[in-house]
Amino acid sequence: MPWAERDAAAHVAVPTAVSDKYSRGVLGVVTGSSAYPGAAVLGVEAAARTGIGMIRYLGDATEPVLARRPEVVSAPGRVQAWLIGSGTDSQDLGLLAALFSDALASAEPVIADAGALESVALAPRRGVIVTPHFRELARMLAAGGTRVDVADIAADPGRWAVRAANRLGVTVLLKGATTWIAEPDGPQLSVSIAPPWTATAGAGDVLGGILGALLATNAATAVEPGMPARLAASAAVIHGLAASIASRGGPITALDIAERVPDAVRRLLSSESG
Ligand SMILES: NC(=O)C1=CN([C@@H]2O[C@H](COP(=O)(O)OP(=O)(O)OC[C@H]3O[C@@H](n4cnc5c(N)ncnc54)[C@H](O)[C@@H]3O)[C@@H](O)[C@H]2O)[C@@H](O)CC1
Ligand SMILES: Nc1ncnc2c1ncn2[C@@H]1O[C@H](COP(=O)(O)OP(=O)(O)O)[C@@H](O)[C@H]1O
Repeated sequence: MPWAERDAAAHVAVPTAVSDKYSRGVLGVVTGSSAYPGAAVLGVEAAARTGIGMIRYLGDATEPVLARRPEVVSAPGRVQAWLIGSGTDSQDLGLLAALFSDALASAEPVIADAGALESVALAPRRGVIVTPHFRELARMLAAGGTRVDVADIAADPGRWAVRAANRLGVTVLLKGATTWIAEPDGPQLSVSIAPPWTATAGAGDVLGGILGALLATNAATAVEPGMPARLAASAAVIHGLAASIASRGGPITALDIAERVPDAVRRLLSSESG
C-alpha cells in the first residue's frame, strides 16, 4: 500500500508547552568508524533536523559529529531508541560489537543499518527495523540460508521485502527508487517520492537518522504492532520530500537532503492542519 504525505504527517510528534528534551525522546546512536566517519555525521545531522529531544552519540566518530553538531551528548545514559551500524563494517567492528548487542538486547526500538545488519540475524525481535539496500538484503538472506541474486531482488523488491521480514522476524525497509517496507504479519507499505538524484553516497545514512528521530519521539507507541512499519514509511516520505525540496530538478548531496528535512516536516504539518 502506498504511504502518503498525510499518513506520514500523522506520525510526526509535535512538542507542546509541557515538553522537555527527555519527554520528547532521546536517540542513542552507534554509527561511523575511522573508514566512514561521514556516515555518523549525516545520520546525526538528519536526526537533529527531524526534531528530537536529544541525541547521545556513542560511536567512533565523536570528533566530527560534535564539530558539526555541538548539541550532541557523548555521555552514555537512557535512550528511547537506537540507531546502529551506518558507516561500519561487520568484519571490523571492534568494541562496537558489544554496543550493537546491548542495543539489540534492550527493550527499545532499534534501527540496524550496514555493519549492524548481521548482528540482527542473531537477535531478531519486534521493534527492530533493518534498512538494507539490495546487496545488503541479499547478504542478510544468504546468512540465514536463503540464496538469492541481487538481480532477483531488484526485479521484485516488494515481494523480497515481505519475504525477508517473515524470514528474518524483523521489520524490513528495503531501499531503492521505491522504498518497500514490510513488518512480519503486519503492514506492507511503499514510498516512491524521492527523485533519482537521491541515488548518492550517504543518502541512506540520512534516512537512518530521520527514522531514529521518529522512533525516539514516538517511543510510547513505536513497538506496537504495525507501528515500526508505519514509522519507517513515514521516515521514507520525509526523506523523499526533503530530497525533492533540495533537488528542485538538479543534483543534490546527502547533506543537502538532511538540511532540507525541517522544510519537509514543516510542509507535512502545514498540509495536515490545512
Ligand atoms: N560518507 C560516508 O561515510 C558513507 C559511508 N557509507 C558506508 O559505507 C559502507 C559500505 O556501504 P556500501 O553500500 O558501499 O556497501 P556494499 O558492500 O553493498 O557495496 C560495496 C560493493 O560495491 C562495489 N563497488 C565499490 N566501488 C564500486 C564502483 N566504483 N563501481 C562498481 N562497484 C563498486 C564493491 O566491490 C562492493 O562489492 C556502509 O557502512 C555505509 O554505511 C555509505 O553510506 C556511503 C557514504
Ligand atoms: N534511483 C533512485 N531514486 C530515488 N531514490 C533512490 C534511488 N536509488 C537510491 N535511492 C534512495 O537513496 C538512498 C540510498 O541509500 P543507500 O543505498 O544506503 O546509500 P548509502 O549507503 O550511500 O547511504 C535510499 O534512501 C534509497 O531509497
